Amino acid sequence: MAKITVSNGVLNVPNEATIPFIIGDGTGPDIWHAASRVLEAAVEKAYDGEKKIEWKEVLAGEKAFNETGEWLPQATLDTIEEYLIAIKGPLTTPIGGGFRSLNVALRQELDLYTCLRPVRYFEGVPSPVKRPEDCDMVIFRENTEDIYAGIEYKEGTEEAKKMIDFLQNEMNVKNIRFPETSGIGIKPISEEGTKRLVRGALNYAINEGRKSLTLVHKGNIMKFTEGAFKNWGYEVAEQEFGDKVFTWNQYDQIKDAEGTDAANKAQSDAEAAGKIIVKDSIADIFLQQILTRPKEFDVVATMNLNGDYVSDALAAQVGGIGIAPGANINYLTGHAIFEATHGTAPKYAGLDKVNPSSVLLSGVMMLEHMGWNEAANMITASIEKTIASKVVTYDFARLMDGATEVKTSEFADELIKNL
Ligand SMILES: NC(=O)C1=CN([C@@H]2O[C@H](COP(=O)(O)OP(=O)(O)OC[C@H]3O[C@@H](n4cnc5c(N)ncnc54)[C@H](OP(=O)(O)O)[C@@H]3O)[C@@H](O)[C@H]2O)C=CC1
Ligand SMILES: O=C(O)CCC(=O)C(=O)O
Ligand SMILES: [Mg+2]
Repeated sequence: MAKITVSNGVLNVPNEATIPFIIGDGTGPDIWHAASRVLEAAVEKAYDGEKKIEWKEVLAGEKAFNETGEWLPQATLDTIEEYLIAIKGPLTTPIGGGFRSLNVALRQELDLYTCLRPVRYFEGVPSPVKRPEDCDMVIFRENTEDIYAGIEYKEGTEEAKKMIDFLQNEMNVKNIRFPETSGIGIKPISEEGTKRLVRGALNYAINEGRKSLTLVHKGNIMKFTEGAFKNWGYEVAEQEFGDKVFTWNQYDQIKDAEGTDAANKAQSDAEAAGKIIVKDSIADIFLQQILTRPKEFDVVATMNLNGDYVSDALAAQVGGIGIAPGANINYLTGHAIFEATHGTAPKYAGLDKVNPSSVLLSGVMMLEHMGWNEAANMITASIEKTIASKVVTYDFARLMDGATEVKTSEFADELIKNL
């Protein structure tokens, strides 16, 4: 067995690759046992045994705490750092106190600055919208900044008082409505953080033949964080991608100089030439328009919190969080951790009930990242076939006429049969 390495930005993947995995809390073990079996079977079938994955368990979350007394042991970070690519189940985060998110910590410690979440429809999946197939978007969520940096101070503490004193006395802030009883949170958004995210999104859009990139922000209200994200996004597009893109910024400049007809013509010429149209949308109306006019959106780049909300909203549109994969990637170092968009779903833990498709499709993204496309395509085709035959887990079965509801493990058996 050998390590995956990277040289000059290119992954070197040995035929027998060792991949660390975190089993996850809650439903993590159920979905991991199912998904890993399907991944192994697809690799075996696609390459006649010539390629193989060797799983290497690393600890995080409850299992880590029970075995080592630590929630996220340094050894886990070191192993993922060394082996480059890993896959994980969901990890629990306590609300309103306790330790900070281990999922976020993994992204920050390894500087996995892109959370990549493709959203596509699988024929036959029950959806709350009339034309779920119109939703084909890829979310690039900034993964290391924003309020997820965890800079916040609890109401009533010395730290919160100090921050509020500083803001009122040194920064002349007048509008903290209830200073005696406020907690305080801080939202860092940087030029570097924004530009490396948007650069990755544009490279993706160009390489995958996508049509547009939408920068989603609430820059009318948060001018120097979300508004700056929008401005830096346009800047990186225009300064680094030249004639491969046409931006709404450029549209506005043409409109001001030559009028609306000239600007419209410039945009249709750009579309006809296959340029990526770079546009922006304020987050609230964006949430309406992804439902009412999904065809108008393609690749989406946004900050951490918006990206978190948008991920679950778009997942719902194509049938829910049971079929929503993702990856956390650093395009510069090659490090990546693949994981589902959903969490631990604790009420279903150990019931062998939930849908393993999200973590399995995250595994498909991992195989694609490794260049093992034949195995990846085999799994995608098997998921399509299995759903079309209406053999599904509870989440789809409860909304489908004539479905056969199966357990997590039985769904995996069916997927393996249909490979
Ligand atoms: N990356 C990560 O590891 C993440 C971790 N979390 C953490 O997970 C914990 C629980 O979070 P919560 O907000 O309840 O969100 P969850 O995503 O865990 O679950 C919410 C609901 O989503 C549905 N769902 C989740 N997973 C599946 C699945 N595999 N198949 C089918 N349906 C599924 C279920 O819906 P229904 O009830 O309708 O059946 C479930 O009750 C928290 O501690 C949170 O911090 C949350 C998100 C991401
Ligand atoms: O870390 C957590 O518990 C939640 C993270 C989350 O919701 C996400 O990354 O989508
Ligand atoms: Mg989330």
